[in-house]
Amino acid sequence: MLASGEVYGKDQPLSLMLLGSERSYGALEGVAMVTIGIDPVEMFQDADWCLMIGAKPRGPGMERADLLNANGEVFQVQGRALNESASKDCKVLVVGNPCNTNALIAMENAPRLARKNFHALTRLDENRAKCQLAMKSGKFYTSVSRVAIWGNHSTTQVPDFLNAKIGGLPAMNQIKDLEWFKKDFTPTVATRGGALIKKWGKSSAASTAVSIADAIRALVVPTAPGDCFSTAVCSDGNPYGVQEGLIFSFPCRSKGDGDYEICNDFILDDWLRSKIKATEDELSQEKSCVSHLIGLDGGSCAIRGAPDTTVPGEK
Ligand SMILES: NC(=O)c1ccc[n+]([C@@H]2O[C@H](COP(=O)([O-])OP(=O)(O)OC[C@H]3O[C@@H](n4cnc5c(N)ncnc54)[C@H](O)[C@@H]3O)[C@@H](O)[C@H]2O)c1
Repeated sequence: MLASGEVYGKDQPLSLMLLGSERSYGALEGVAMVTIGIDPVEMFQDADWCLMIGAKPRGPGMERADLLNANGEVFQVQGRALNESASKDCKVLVVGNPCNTNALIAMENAPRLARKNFHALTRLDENRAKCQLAMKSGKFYTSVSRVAIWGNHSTTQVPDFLNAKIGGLPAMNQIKDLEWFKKDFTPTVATRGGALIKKWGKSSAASTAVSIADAIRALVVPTAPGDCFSTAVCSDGNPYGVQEGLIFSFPCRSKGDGDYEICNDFILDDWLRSKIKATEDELSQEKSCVSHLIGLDGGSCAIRGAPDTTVPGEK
């Protein structure tokens, strides 16, 4: 209960020290219920949920393509391990960057698991977008709903203001400032991590942890009617014409049973469509760069030397 965030607050890290006696040491270990290890097959054994947070940070002089490859190799091993030992219905949430492509690699290496159960975290971006809309409109954060993040968890991500609502009404009717939405809101959300690092000096571990809890809760609690949550999932059969076989962030909703569906009632205008196309192209290029890790022949990596779109501070 203390660690759930309900007592000291959701953003308060807690270090629990459990004092016991020699006699109760075994029971203490039981209370901790934590198993540690370095063999993924052993650690994923019969797992129902796997949160993949570990990743290699970018080293000095390392290109984004190198980062993709270095992490891709980790997620190939972990995908194979999931395939070998995790529960067939295991839900996998990848946080480690580049999270969309890492999730894709894990999914392609774990054919025994359902493709739709692989997620990459874009909930932090959704939470940041909601915060911007709340601050600009002067309304409470909790009154902001139906905020979608489309595409990649990188600076090409598309925070959707067209479909967003504040107090149940279209956000664009309450904030009548299209320039702000396009030139301020959109880049602010996409580069929020970097801005935070400049001020705070560290990456946003606490808000990331909150967003991981939000992302899981979104799958185990029914979505409110008309609302959505953002998560990057397999694009197979999506209703928006996004290329299949990518891990792409969509607005989704859930009955609370761990499963979800991609919302099919989001309106796209030309601006949104062109932004969604750009983030789709980027994910398609990332996929090409890791084709050797997902059993595809003939891929080539076109992003060598391309501008860095990793969310700043989350390299
Ligand atoms: N998707 C998002 O919204 C989001 C938000 C914040 C951070 N991130 C990403 O999450 C990751 C973790 O962030 P952080 O700030 O904790 O980074 P960090 O560098 O402090 O921690 C990464 C940890 O991963 C471990 N690790 C490396 N390779 C591993 C492997 N093969 N198996 C298991 N663990 C391994 C490292 O030892 C290290 O402890 C980073 O990749 C970061 O970019 C994503």
